[in-house]
Amino acid sequence: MKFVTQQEAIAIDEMFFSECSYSVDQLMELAGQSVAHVVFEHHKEARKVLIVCGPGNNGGDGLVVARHLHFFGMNVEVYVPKVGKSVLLQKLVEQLKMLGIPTTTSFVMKETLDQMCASSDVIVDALFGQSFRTPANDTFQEVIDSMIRSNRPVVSIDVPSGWDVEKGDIAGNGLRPEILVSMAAPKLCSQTFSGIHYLGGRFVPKIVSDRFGLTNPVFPANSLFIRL
Ligand SMILES: NC(=O)C1=CN([C@@H]2O[C@H](COP(=O)(O)OP(=O)(O)OC[C@H]3O[C@@H](n4cnc5c(N)ncnc54)[C@H](O)[C@@H]3O)[C@@H](O)[C@H]2O)[C@H](O)CC1
Ligand SMILES: [K+]
Repeated sequence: MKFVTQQEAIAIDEMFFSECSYSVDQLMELAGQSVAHVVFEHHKEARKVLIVCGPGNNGGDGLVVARHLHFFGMNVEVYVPKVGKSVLLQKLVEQLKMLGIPTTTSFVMKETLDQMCASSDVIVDALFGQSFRTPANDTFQEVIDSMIRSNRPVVSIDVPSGWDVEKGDIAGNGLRPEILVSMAAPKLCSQTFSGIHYLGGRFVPKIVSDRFGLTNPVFPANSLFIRL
């Protein structure tokens, strides 16, 4: 199985949007939808799912997850402490508000976040993905710390937030997700992940696999995710 470096992951993204003529919102929708399917598969009985979203496209994937889980009939709450500047991310937030999904869009006191985590049966970690550079700044580290303290099962999108994209949890006291859903290709850090590992994002064309030497498994039938 080929695990990609941070630089390769970013170059793959660039190829998607240039040579492959994909748009960001298109891939984000497919990425988020695949994660929603994983969450539903494992946690359909959850009384509430908290989705914690960051300021970049990893956060955007999380906003999409929230919408799909809502339409699957699940009870969701969304925390986006800092909404990214792009119109795409802002519209995704507006959609959640339009659907009546409780969505908090500024930093809250850590006690408040602890309470949000405690009242949820599962947390989707969409804080940081492949562009993250360690260490997280203090305000975002507090968000990661709340997820850790909660002891709730965590489903991380693409990279467990706070982990080095290549070296993993360098400090050794970071997030320990129950499930990791890698997008398009697993990043190097996921070699050190011992939980349930899926690949999502069923949209990688052969020209991309060939260029980067990807050895992703073939998705079964019409499934949006595959266990690695
Ligand atoms: N490859 C695919 O198939 C797809 C991937 N998608 C998802 O997009 C993310 C990558 O998104 P990107 O916007 O490039 O970056 P991130 O979301 O990881 O983070 C950028 C965001 O974070 C801030 N930041 C970075 N480091 C720090 C730090 N140490 N402390 C605080 N803040 C930090 C930075 O300033 C930015 O604001 C990928 O992982 C997938 O989940 C797409 O959905 C399309 C398909
Ligand atoms: K993440």
